[in-house]
Amino acid sequence: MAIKLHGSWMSTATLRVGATLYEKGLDFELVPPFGQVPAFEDGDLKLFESRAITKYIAYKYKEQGTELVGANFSEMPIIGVWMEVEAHHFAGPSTKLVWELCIKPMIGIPVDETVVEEATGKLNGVLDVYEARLAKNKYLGGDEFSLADLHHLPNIRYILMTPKASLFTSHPHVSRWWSDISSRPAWTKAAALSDAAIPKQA
Ligand SMILES: N[C@@H](CCC(=O)N[C@@H](CS)C(=O)NCC(=O)O)C(=O)O
Repeated sequence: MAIKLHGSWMSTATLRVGATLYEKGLDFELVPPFGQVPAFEDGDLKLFESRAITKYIAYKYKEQGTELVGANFSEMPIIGVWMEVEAHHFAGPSTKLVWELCIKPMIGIPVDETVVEEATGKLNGVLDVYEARLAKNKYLGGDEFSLADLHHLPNIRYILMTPKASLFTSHPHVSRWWSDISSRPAWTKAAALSDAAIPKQA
């Protein structure tokens, strides 16, 4: 097996890469490491940064599995815009909420309510923009599912387990989009592995 994903199913960044590999129907080995994850090996190529890895998979295996970066050249720029929106506007506040409300309680560190409220306000503003976009488009990149949607899956999954789930449920078009993208078989498979990796509260 040539592809190795160094990571943990609990990690949002590892989940982003795992869901992409499943969309492409690729075989891979998950290698549990220490330090920042994910890291990725495909033969001699070694990569880190989950979004760079998903883009590599989408282009290298373009002819296989789900098309993730646009079948036509004309679709690629809009998908690219929404991948950037995720990375530069959505990821910041949503990752803060995952850390404060999911990871800190799991490892026994007190939650910083100031950070939670600031991140909640910022994420709500971002989701207002998504709501308008998704009122007119089935997916962020247009008519088809793409990496622009997939990159959101891990953080939304964790936030929906917290009292801040209402950020998403209060936006009807965002909720419709989440129901659609989270019911894809590749994501269902990756999320089930993540569920199994999360320590259960006594
Ligand atoms: N921007 C990086 C973020 C990676 C990241 O934050 N990984 C976390 C888990 S989701 C981690 O490995 N933390 C442990 C550490 O930094 O040692 C990516 O998308 O790959």
